[in-house]
Amino acid sequence: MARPVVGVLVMAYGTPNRKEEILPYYTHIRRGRPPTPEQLQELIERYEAIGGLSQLNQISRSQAESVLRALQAMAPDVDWRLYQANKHWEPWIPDVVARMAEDGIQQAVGIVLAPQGSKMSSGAYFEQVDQALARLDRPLQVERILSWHLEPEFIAAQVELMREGLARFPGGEPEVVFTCHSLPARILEWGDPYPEHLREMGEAIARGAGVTRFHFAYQSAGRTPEPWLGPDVRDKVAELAAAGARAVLVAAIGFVSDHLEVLYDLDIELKQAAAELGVHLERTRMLNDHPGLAQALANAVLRAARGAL
Ligand SMILES: CC1=C(CCC(=O)O)c2cc3nc(cc4[nH]c(cc5[nH]c(cc1n2)c(C)c5CCC(=O)O)c(CCC(=O)O)c4C)C(CCC(=O)O)=C3C
Ligand SMILES: [Fe+2]
Repeated sequence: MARPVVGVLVMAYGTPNRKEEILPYYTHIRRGRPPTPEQLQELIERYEAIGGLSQLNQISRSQAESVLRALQAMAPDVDWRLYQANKHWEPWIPDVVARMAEDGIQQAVGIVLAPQGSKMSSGAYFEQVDQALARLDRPLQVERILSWHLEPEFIAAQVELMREGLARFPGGEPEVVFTCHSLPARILEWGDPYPEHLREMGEAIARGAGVTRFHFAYQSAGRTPEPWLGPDVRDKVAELAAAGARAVLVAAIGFVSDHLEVLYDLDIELKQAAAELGVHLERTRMLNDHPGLAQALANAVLRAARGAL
């Protein structure tokens, strides 16, 4: 008998591949409203400060391929077919979902390369999936993994990176600050799980690594007038400095890759602000190609697929 075919849709944020693509990318993030020339220039300068562009698309692609290999190793009884797509740049999620249907995929599992869930983070990826599914004239069933923030292999990998980060403070335990991307504060009115997921991830990692002093903050809030989730990580570091802290270790656990929001917002902007406050600030490494990340994602996909087959 032929093995069952299961599509694996691995979705990432996306980033421009060339400088000329920064404007349409930014416009897409802003839901079709072009940025002002000043806003565009500011974003171009942030990309320039990290070497011109971000490697996020390459990293996401490679992470997705590792998930496929882990699935093939664990469950060779299934014919896994990998599809990688992005929310804000090509390959676009709706195009890739249409291609899955053209390829005859009928069962698929979708997962996002960000651990925590929110109507405005993972939910927004699946909204793009749903819009594409509604236009199809063929049956395609997509199982949704809206969050995977407590997958044991993921937590274990983060614990390892936390221990490595702590080792950079031989003089004593630093204050640890766990961050994820800020979202508009109105998500709280919906009882959105996002803040709870950040806390649960951080607590599990702190427990695993034996961290006793840890805090939570949000980073990279959008440049819009509405209120965003706080405290902002810059304010949190200033608060810790005012209370006498001289060593801070930031862990951007809401992300899994080296990209602009980490390499610029934390490594350049936050480090400089910390230095001005007399604080030695380090950041734990991102997972990128850590095998524990691929294994965690593959475990979540396999469970969802087994439930659906
Ligand atoms: C929840 C969330 C995640 C985490 C979950 C996930 O990973 O999905 C995330 C990740 C990322 N966000 C990224 C980039 C950007 N996000 C922006 C702006 C915004 N993000 C938002 C949300 C999120 N974003 C929101 C609500 C806005 C404001 C929109 C508006 O203004 O209406 C802007 C515009 C300028 C600015 O505001 O900074 C940029 C350039 C990159 C890629 C960087 C690279 O190229 O390496 C990554 C991984
Ligand atoms: Fe973003």
